[in-house]
Amino acid sequence: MGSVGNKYRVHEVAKDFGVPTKQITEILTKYAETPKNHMQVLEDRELSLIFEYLTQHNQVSGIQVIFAEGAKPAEKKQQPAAKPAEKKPEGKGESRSAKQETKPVSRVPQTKVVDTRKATAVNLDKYDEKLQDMAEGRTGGGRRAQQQTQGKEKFRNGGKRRDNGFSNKRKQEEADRLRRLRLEVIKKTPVTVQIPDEISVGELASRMKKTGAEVVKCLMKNGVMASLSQLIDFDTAAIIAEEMGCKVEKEVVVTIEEKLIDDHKDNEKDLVPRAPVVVVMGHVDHGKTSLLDYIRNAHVASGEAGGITQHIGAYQVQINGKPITFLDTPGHEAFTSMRARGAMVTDIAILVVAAEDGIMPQTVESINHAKAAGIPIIVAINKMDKPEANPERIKQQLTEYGLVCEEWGGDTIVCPISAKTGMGVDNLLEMLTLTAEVGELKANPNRAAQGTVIEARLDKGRGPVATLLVQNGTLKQGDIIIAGTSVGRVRAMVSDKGQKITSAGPSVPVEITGLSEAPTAGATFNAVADEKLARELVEQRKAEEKAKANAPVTKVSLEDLFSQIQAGEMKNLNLIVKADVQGSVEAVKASLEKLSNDEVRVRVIHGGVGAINESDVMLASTSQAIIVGFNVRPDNAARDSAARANVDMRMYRVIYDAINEIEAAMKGMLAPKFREVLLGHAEVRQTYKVSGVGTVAGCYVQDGKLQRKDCQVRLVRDGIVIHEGVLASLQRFKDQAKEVLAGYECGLTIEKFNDIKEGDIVEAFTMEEIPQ
Ligand SMILES: Nc1nc2c(ncn2[C@@H]2O[C@H](COP(=O)(O)OP(=O)(O)OP(=O)(O)O)[C@@H](O)[C@H]2O)c(=O)[nH]1
Repeated sequence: MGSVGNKYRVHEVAKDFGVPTKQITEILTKYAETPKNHMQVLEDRELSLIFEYLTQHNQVSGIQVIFAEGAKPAEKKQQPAAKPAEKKPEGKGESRSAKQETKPVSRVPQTKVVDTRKATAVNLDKYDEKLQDMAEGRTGGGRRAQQQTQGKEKFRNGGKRRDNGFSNKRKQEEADRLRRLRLEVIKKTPVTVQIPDEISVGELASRMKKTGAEVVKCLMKNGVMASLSQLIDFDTAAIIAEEMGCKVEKEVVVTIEEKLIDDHKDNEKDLVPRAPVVVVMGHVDHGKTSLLDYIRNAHVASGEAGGITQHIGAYQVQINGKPITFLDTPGHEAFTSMRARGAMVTDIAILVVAAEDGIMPQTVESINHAKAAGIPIIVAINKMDKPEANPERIKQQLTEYGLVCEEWGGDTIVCPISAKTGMGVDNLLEMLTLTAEVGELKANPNRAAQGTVIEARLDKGRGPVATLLVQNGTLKQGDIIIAGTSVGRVRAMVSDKGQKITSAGPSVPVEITGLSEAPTAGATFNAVADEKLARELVEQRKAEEKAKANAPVTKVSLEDLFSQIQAGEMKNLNLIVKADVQGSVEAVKASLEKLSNDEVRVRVIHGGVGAINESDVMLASTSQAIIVGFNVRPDNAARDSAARANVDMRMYRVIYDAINEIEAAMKGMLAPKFREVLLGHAEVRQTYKVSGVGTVAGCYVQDGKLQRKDCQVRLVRDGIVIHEGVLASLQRFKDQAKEVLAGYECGLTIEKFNDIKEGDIVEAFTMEEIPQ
């Protein structure tokens, strides 16, 4: 017993008795020699004193009353202060059961077990534990349990003696009964389970505090056969959990990204108009750069303080007091590569078409890229100063691509201009502001900045330098930003006019320093509050990137087209058609689009003449499209990037084959028995006419190999397939060769084909059977 007194403090005594600490200290001050504060340890003598006092002041008429009625009367008298707290645990069942028992073990201590520290939130677990302690009569388990025993002792010593009616056996029985009651109560209280989007059966069982077998059985009853390790979705898990008497809560996992990046939707009232972001696209040499330069020079006041025009990748001009932001990288490559990264930066596209040249392949590409991005197109017919300019012809051509000018009843704005003389450029700019107004472009300048990396490089002196386009919020000097896998504090900010600035609002491009590394163009950036968390996120992103680089990307392919349609994942089948002549493009486009049915709409999002290039692959990749080629081949860059981006490219020689195959794929009946396996490429460097043999081509094997047996070849000239057939002979010097590897020269002839020219590419391949 003595050991108990060693650590029993004033406030604990007060709590256990459910009386204010003050009352205890008052008792002590009155009767003990030394007054105590609430943290001081009590000695046995002082404890007895308190017990004595409290017992005397809270007397009941006889011990029988307590036994007959339970602890209530004593409890009530003793501590009116603890009343509200008492109520809670009573409602929880445990105390109810204790009450029902009305055993002396719980007589005085019953008030003790109530945690009165916080009347509003009672720690029930603790309460349970205490009950257990009391019931089991544990003495070594806890200070309070010990104290309770001591309390009992004191009670007896206090004069109300009775026989020690509790034999050890009875105590044991009592404890057992209490434990059973407790288990009963626990069983009846519904367990609340948190279920994420997906959960394994085993994990669900443990969260529900059930055995795996019970859960598997319940699943089976519901027609789901799943093993313990198998994952089931939220809905299934929720049904099972409810059926098993649990309350279900959806577990929401908060990622670092969600914690760090504030991406709440802006309130309409916080939004203010922002400048449109404009991209200039068009065919090579049609005047994109000239136009961008003209606008910049005419509208950026050269005399601005400290201003030296800087090429930072974007610039802003004021037209009649309204700002317009131009992306300074002409062409759709940059635009599409940004879009490929998911960055939606531009609001309007200017399509530059040279008046004397008309619509060219890249013009068409540009139109389709802008259409795929869903942004309005304003056509600038350039080089109007040239005598041979023929704008009417261009307007006519534009209609073929769905761009009908306003004067012909359409809604496409067409502005004749000259980037050389400046004629019509102001009108074009006005049209831009008008289009922007229609678009009601808005942003909220009063929040953390968010936007896109336009350009980035490593500067010898300044370290990583990046041009950022703020799209929402305001970027300030000193902000911590995270841009893709780069993080840092904005050290210096320079505007497009070369001026040092300290903040940049929506649609404003700025060049900044302070990042840890040069981010990739097209990456999004965010200003954040927590640098440590930002660094953590960067590490996570880097790891994800690594994992992604190793994992194959699943893109649309003819093979799994049907399953995607079935799963309802595909509503549009996007195709890009490339062919050797314009006539084929049109014919294929029309026939393929006719394949549309109720479930899937077949859309040719781009069609053009010539080899499949990287831009086609990029467009396919961003628009989830399949590339269909007729008598054309992909160039090397396209082939590489298609492999990287997992873009499905299908080459055909006959239109009929293409239509049949795509139709079959849509119906899930595509059963390709053979697959083409590329062997290698050889360039024709010389040709000889040999009588009786035909044209012998002296070739250099560029990659892979050429082989004699089972080798089919395709002769490609400027990306167009001229012939497809088989090798008739393959030689190294005078000897027949079985195969010729990359880096070696060889001579070859193609069966029944002689029209081989220098510069042609021989593409060798075999057909491999696909195991069913
Ligand atoms: N006469 C005349 N020449 C122009 C006009 N605009 C551009 N040019 C000329 O056309 C040529 C090509 O212009 P760029 O601005 O370089 O064309 P681009 O579309 O940017 O070309 P890339 O950057 O190669 O794609 C240059 O020699 C310009 O001087 C114009 O309005 N009138």
